[in-house]
Amino acid sequence: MKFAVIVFPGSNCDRDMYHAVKHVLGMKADLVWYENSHLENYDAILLPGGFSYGDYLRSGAIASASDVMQHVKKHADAGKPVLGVCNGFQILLESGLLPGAMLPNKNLSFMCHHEALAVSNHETQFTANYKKDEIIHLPIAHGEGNYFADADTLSELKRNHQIVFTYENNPNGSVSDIAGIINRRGNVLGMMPHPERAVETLLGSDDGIRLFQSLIKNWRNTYAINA
Ligand SMILES: NC(=O)CC[C@H](N)C(=O)O
Repeated sequence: MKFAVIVFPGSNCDRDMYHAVKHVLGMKADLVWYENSHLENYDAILLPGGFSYGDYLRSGAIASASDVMQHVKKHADAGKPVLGVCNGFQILLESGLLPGAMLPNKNLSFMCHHEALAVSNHETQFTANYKKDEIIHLPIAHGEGNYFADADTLSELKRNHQIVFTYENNPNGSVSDIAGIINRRGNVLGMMPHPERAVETLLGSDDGIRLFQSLIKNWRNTYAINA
């Protein structure tokens, strides 16, 4: 299984993501500069965190208009997995690959600490290795993590079990304590907390590693190969 970590000008969690999949999980992975649109040979696309284009206009807005996102959409339309973390989630929202929008944190400050999260849906290809409603701990690091969706979108997300992670102690004002959502089809996940920064106990938590392991296991089961 081969991962592409897309790098935009201003990405700053790309190397953490690469380290997690390449060195901790032992998978094939490349850092892919946003101007390179050849994504056909990758099985999964990872949109890392950071400040793409300096968060100008709105975080993720300018990156969402780049050509590479058309190729990410093609990849998603083919049913292949896409994971957006933090700024990656913001880009997925701005691209329309996931519903809703991100607002500034309710205290208008950048926050950087560990948060307790509940795995609200453990029946996705990203969360199958977690237990139902398991509480896990992942770091957050964002200024615009206050997820908003209108009432109709919210009830649709709830009805379709698309809310995958919720905060135990909502730090940023997100509606319904939402920390991560998945698309209807179940192959595009966006989340504000950073699983790639919680893959070794030395980092304070290794709760993030099972997200990547879930994805790899699902891919191997689907394609019945050990690569
Ligand atoms: N770690 C990140 O991805 C930062 C996210 C983002 N640009 C913000 O501060 O809201």
